[in-house]
Amino acid sequence: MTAEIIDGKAFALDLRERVAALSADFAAKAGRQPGLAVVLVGDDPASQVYVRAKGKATLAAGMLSFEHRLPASASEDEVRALVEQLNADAAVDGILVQLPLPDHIDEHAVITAIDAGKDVDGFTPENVGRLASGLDGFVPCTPLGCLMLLKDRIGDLAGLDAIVIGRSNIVGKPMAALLLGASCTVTIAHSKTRDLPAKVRAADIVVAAVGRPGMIKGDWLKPGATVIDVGINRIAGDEPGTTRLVGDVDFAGAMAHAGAITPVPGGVGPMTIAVLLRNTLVAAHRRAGVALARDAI
Ligand SMILES: NC(=O)C1=CN([C@@H]2O[C@H](COP(=O)(O)OP(=O)(O)OC[C@H]3O[C@@H](n4cnc5c(N)ncnc54)[C@H](OP(=O)(O)O)[C@@H]3O)[C@@H](O)[C@H]2O)C=CC1
Ligand SMILES: Nc1nc(=O)c2c([nH]1)NC[C@@H]1CN(c3ccc(C(=O)N[C@@H](CCC(=O)O)C(=O)O)cc3)C=[N+]21
Repeated sequence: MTAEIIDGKAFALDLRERVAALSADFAAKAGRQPGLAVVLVGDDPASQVYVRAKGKATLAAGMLSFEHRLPASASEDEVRALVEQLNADAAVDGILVQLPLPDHIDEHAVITAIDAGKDVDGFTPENVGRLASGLDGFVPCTPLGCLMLLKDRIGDLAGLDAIVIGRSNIVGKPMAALLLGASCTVTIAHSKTRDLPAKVRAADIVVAAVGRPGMIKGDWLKPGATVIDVGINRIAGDEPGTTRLVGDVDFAGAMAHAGAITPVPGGVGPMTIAVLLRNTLVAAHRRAGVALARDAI
């Protein structure tokens, strides 16, 4: 069997086009464009690449992009003061504080300062609680993007066995909550999990969010399983001095066993950015009191 490749990049481009059209409608009704503010503390190269890509995508969707860069030496109080300034800024609908933050800053303290109505990452306690309770709120971009790809491929997920490998607040936990909300039977695996291959073998849906290149092997998979590879790992390339991105799943091995798999790059990563714009569009409508049909996007 050869797995089908799930084209996250194409899906994300389509989503971005739909967001751009609705963003133009919003601007016509509200008399202003949706606005997204991104806060980057320090000079982590990967974060800089992501923030630049996000800024370009924001403008292309007809939204305003506000970028705030603070030095790695910035204090927690300075970052919180900036967040509070953005909370109070009427032109800002969405706030994203790029993670990770430098070690001397308490991430929880900064995230908690974000206005839940502008929390387009879905990281504040209010939005985490809303997701856990099945209430409307902002859902983290990467897991929501994964769910969109799964529903597009499979349709109704009810009753399927799903395993999420990784239990971070950003990916693993919200992913598990979304799959449970879609009536999957969900296993959450982590570094203390015993006999991971056996647990993966029982799953119709495998979401890998670990951060270990190629850790999940093809022969662990149930034949025909749908595999969503969230991992973004930069490893040495074939030519000296080059690097390349790989996921957490051994892609070549998985191609022989899975029914479908997302590639890295070109899978989940582009979806994360597209969903961020989608969440910002939703935030703008809510804040401005402009109606947006529930299934519009
Ligand atoms: N495509 C995208 O848009 C995004 C991609 N990513 C990528 O996804 C990956 C995960 O990110 P993130 O969730 O932030 O990572 P974290 O480092 O926060 O979490 C990693 C998780 O993997 C678990 N883990 C570690 N080793 C093993 C193991 N041997 N077996 C099973 N589980 C293990 C850890 O378990 P424990 O809790 O026990 O330590 C932890 O729960 C990274 O590669 C990251 O770059 C992240 C965000 C967005
Ligand atoms: N507050 C916050 N929110 C986040 O959503 C967030 C974050 N912090 N910190 C870092 C992680 C990581 N992340 C990615 C987004 C897009 C790609 C992406 O577009 N990847 C491309 C490849 C890009 C490349 O070539 O380097 C792809 O997979 O095709 C990857 C990773 C968002 N994150």
